Amino acid sequence: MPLLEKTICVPGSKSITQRALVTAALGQGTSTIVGPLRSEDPLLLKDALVALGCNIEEKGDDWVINGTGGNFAPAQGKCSIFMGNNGTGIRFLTAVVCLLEKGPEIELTCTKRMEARPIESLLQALRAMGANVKSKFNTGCPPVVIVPDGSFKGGDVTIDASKSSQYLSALLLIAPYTKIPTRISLVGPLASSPYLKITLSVMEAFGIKVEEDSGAFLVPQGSYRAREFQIEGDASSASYFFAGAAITGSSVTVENLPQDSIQGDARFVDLLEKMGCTVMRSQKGTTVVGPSVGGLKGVEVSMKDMPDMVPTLAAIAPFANGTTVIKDCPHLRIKETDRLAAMATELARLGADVEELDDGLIIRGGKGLRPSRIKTYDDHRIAMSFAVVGLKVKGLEIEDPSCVKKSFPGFWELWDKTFLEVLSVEF
Ligand SMILES: O=C(O)C1=C[C@@H](OP(=O)(O)O)[C@@H](O)[C@H](O)C1
Ligand SMILES: C=C(OP(=O)(O)O)C(=O)O
Repeated sequence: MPLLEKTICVPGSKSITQRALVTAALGQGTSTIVGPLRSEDPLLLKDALVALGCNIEEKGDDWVINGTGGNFAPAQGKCSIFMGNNGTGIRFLTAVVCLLEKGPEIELTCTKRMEARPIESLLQALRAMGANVKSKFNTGCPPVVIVPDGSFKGGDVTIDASKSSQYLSALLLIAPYTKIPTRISLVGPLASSPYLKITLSVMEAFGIKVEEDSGAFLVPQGSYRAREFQIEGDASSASYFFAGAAITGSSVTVENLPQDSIQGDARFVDLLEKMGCTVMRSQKGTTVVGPSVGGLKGVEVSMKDMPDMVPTLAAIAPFANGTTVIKDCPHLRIKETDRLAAMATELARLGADVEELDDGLIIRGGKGLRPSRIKTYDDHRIAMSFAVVGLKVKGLEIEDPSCVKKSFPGFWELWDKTFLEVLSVEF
């Protein structure tokens, strides 16, 4: 018998919401996004699109977007748009702004941390397509300055997306609107490859089907078709609840995470299954049942395709028998914080046996942990991962818990409601 059985819904997917915002804003006609994620990042992107002249209205839980057909009309004069630490958003928006016809300079600004997160590979590709775009301080990172001068045209372009798939997604999303057909080839491997599938799926849902030919992406010219579009629950947000089930021998069902989810992070449950959990998948949701306490096993795994799941996996690894080896994810060092360093430092603070590698972590399970105050480095995923640890390590405190607002403002409320009974159990 599971310790507790809970069924929940998580907020909409951040990745899908941001793609749908872009396709609907570029589209022809009025789209309705049903169940978008209302958190800091998508709201920043939504406000940015409004600043570029796109009309977006909130109707109940939905967003109604009057598509621009690719003809944005920002207010007159030099304009500055703040994108916070929204990596996906600033990369997508940089490409969108390159579509603007002749007009005053547009600057995309951000937090200090985002100023250390690279964007140069995307800028290089956009320049090769004719854009007048640069990193303001020549750091290869934002702020980004774009001077729309009518010379952006598209064409054959190569891009290095080995540090972030968001560069490729950004180019693909705007490519239907370039003056000449755009064909994108990758140089080097693609980081976080399942996010490409989300991009291609959302583009196709809005009427643009990208052809793949010997490794190149051929993007048909055209306009996105307006439609009503339902956002799935966020698989990355769901992971904390599944992880909580995994280490406490509980059962958690996430109703709005269907079996055929387009999100790569929905496959995190496969990993939990390997570690000893029971997983049930259907169109009505996904259930994870943790093994009885002491039954979780360590795994050795490449996390190159699931970077956002590394903090979640690292959070449960100290409670698993044996060693967990997390490999192939150097790109974790350029996220909201250096997540390999952050997880290693904070797990060690609790007394875990953890080793930081250049591209991953080694965590040896079975060591008793002691409570402490955890630093979150203004990173939502560090805060939510240590909420998982806190189910087992009573008295653990999390600094600046409100940083979850980036992707999941209601996290703590849902967390406490879901795991209320477990919060008082001494394991
Ligand atoms: O395209 C997206 O929605 C995302 C892609 C991933 O980034 P990288 O491709 O930079 O690894 C992921 O970490 C991020 O949270 C969201
Ligand atoms: C890395 C993330 O987001 P972004 O790159 O969009 O800032 C994340 O949400 O974990």
